[in-house]
Amino acid sequence: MDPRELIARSPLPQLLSSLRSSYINTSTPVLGASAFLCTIIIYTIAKMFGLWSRNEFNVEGQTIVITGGSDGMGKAVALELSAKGAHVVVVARTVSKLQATVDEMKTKAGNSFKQKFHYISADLTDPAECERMIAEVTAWNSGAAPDVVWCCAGFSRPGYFVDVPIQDHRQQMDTIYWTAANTAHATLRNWLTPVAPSGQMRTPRRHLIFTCSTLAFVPIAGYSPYSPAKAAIRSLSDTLSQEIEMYNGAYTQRHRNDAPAADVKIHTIFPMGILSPGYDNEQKTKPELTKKLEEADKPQTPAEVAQISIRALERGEYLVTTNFIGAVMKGTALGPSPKNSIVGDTMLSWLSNLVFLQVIPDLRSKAFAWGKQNGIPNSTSTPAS
Ligand SMILES: NC(=O)C1=CN([C@@H]2O[C@H](COP(=O)(O)OP(=O)(O)OC[C@H]3O[C@@H](n4cnc5c(N)ncnc54)[C@H](OP(=O)(O)O)[C@@H]3O)[C@@H](O)[C@H]2O)C=CC1
Ligand SMILES: CCCCCCCCCCCCCCCC(=O)[C@@H](N)CO
Repeated sequence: MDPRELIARSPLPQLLSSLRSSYINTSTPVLGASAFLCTIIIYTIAKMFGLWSRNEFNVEGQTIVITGGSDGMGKAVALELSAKGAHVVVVARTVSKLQATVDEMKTKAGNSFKQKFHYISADLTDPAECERMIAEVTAWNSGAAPDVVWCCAGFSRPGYFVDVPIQDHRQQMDTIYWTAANTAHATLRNWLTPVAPSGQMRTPRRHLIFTCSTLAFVPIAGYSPYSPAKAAIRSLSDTLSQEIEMYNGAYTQRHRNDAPAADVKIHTIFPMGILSPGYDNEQKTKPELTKKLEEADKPQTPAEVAQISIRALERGEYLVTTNFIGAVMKGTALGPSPKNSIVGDTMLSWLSNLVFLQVIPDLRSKAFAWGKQNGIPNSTSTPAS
């Protein structure tokens, strides 16, 4: 049978005309409001994919310091940025891994004749070492401060709160929070030093980037040595993102008054699991319950995390997540943090808060059921006297 005849005989034409007459209100205000809503939705989606935006993180020819740049995510970031034409300095403690990274960067460089690479061995838990690092980079960079400082140093030592010796808890605060805070302190003291109008030059915007974890947003049993230190980084980042505005405001008046040499932007990356040497190491002490609670996470490769993070920085994002579950975890804890997009982030937080009404009780009941079935781990039982 002719398909046109089939359609004509079916109830479809009647249904459509009744819909048109009774259900679809085509009055001008309704049409106007629908068009407005559609525009907002399309605009938000397009923005999420980076349409129409200029590159807010153009690193070609810039000097970039990456702490923890000799392994895992930090190394992947170093390789990615050297491929984009940046001069890169990697900082960590072990010299052999740093040397290997510099060699690899040279082979990945976008323009190996122009680009320079360097490493500095330093334990960044020591604030004096952070000061030395910034001074050494500045001297190596012909007296100019670095344009970007990206804090990636850190590792996780999971375990139940009472099982982990108290000095290990403190050490996690040192390696996670203090390596980042010391680096930020040394960097910002350098960047924010006032320059007289006569000494002002055209200096591009500078970026200070922290690397956090989605565990700063959502609790998972077994991460008590680590999550509080990451949450502290998030709090530092939010506070600095506001405080820096004072300096950025002063910078706009640099032709009249002493002011910092450049405008500064703060960003923080919140990865999920990363398949790094640090990850292999943390798996050794990670409680089985923790592995079960985080099983929804499908760890990403360091290169994936680096590429996704850099693309988000290019779009100018402030708090950056690297996959869908990470975004939902951020959404539930976004609170007063500055948003990347008012519409997108607000809708995300509404959705996430509904999802987490179910997720948090579920995580707790899994922990309860675990204890009911397996008892407490041996190491926490009271020693026999
Ligand atoms: N792996 C994961 O699943 C996740 C990791 N993260 C975070 O991402 C970042 C990168 O993690 P990952 O890729 O696993 O890194 P790795 O553990 O593989 O590498 C850590 C890097 O930090 C350096 N480092 C460690 N301690 C110090 C120190 N005191 N001073 C200077 N450098 C130090 C290491 O070099 P050296 O030892 O030679 O000093 C190495 O270069 C970390 O901040 C981590 O907390 C966030 C979410 C998930
Ligand atoms: C649809 C939404 C559902 C949400 C379910 C929540 C699941 C929680 C997953 C927790 C994953 C934690 C990854 C952090 C890794 C990290 O930082 C450590 N490896 C330390 O290095």
